[in-house]
Amino acid sequence: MCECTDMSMDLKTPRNVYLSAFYKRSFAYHTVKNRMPVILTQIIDTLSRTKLDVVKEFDQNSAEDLKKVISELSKFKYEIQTNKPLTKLQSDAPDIKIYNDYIDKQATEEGETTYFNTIWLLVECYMYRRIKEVFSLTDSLGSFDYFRSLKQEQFNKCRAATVILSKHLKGVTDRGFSDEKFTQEMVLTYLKANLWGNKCDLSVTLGKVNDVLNVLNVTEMDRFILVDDSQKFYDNLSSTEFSTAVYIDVVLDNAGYELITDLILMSSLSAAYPGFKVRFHVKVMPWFISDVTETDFHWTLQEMSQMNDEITRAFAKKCKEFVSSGQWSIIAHPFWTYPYEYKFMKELAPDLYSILSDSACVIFKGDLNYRKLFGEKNWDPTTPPLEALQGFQPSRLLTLRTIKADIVVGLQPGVAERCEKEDSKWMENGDYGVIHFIPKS
Ligand SMILES: O=P(O)(O)OC[C@@]1(O)O[C@H](CO)[C@@H](O)[C@@H]1O
Ligand SMILES: [Mn+2]
Repeated sequence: MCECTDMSMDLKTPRNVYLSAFYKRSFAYHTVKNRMPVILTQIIDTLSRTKLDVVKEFDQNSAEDLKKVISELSKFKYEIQTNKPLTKLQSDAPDIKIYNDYIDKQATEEGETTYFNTIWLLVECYMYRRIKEVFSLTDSLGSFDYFRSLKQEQFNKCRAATVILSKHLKGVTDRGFSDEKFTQEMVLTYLKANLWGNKCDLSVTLGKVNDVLNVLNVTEMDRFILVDDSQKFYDNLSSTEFSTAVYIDVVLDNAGYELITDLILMSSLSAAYPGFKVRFHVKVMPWFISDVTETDFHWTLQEMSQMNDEITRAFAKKCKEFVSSGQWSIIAHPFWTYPYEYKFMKELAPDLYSILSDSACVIFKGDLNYRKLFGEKNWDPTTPPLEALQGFQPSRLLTLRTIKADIVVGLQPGVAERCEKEDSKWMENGDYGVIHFIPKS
């Protein structure tokens, strides 16, 4: 048995405390013990398999650098598996101090900040930040996106779904948005297609596109949406107060199928409500395997603009025009890859907080955003979302998230118990979803 299992307690996470691998009967424990080492092994294997391609793309020194990277990543995997303290990051990047201070702060409270006793969010974010650092500290591989091939494969698997969605959107925009009932039906359909797109992140599914080809039959999935505020969002969207604001912000999650559904949703909103400008928030570094970087965003549009299907090409062209005209913009703020919950944004990234405060609504995509929004705690599932936000309220907020971690809020009494009976893995497998709309208070 590995040392780490001895450190953890055979317990479920108690209510209202931070999720942590300290509790053996938690998804956090399973992630740190099993999933994180597998992710590191996968990177090492891919690098070993594709070394010649990497050397071709970068310079000759990269062969040596690759060896160093592989050895550093193996060492790192061993540190996790043997529950060593998190080592300080070393580069001079601006976010390093944020990480190192956090490690120190937890050490003061916990004795040592180790993988199996500290906060799960810190451990998991640290892993992705440390991987990035290993590459950054080489001479030749600093800009290498080691998840690029996985993200691109994922896109390739959903080309057929992209064509279906593009054709559907064309039908909708050709008809126009003068009929209120039709507009509402389409916005809600795309919103839900977008919600289910979140099932396809690479860190949990490792790339299975599942049943998403059934992309637009969203109503048959409605019973799996445990909180559905989509109608409230729509009602606000068409209210005057809402529509006098200029921006809608989307904090993107995964590349591949989910990003396609983001583009469809935001294109439909941009066509129906041309007064809005859309700001897409992306990650500054490869993150949780499939998260969108600015390069992924442009790569996706470029691929779509070269597909066989003419309607998909026209859709890509339209998206590119939105970007070049400034109706859409892309923001890559380093805060999104900090290990902190969003209640700390005002203090740690006041510039970003002020951008979001200027928005009609901020749409948070996916599971990790949900964890950060609601403070990564094992809340009682009936806790009101406003309470779990702990003061983070720059604007109206909308969350579109399939449940893939053991945190959920805002459920009616009895719902969590029903789900538990239906499926003991209901908080891990992404089969259930939540759509919370939180108006300004
Ligand atoms: O944010 P996403 O892409 O929806 O999901 C990220 C995720 O796969 O990573 C974590 C586990 O490693 C969980 O929070 C979640 O399941
Ligand atoms: Mn993700």
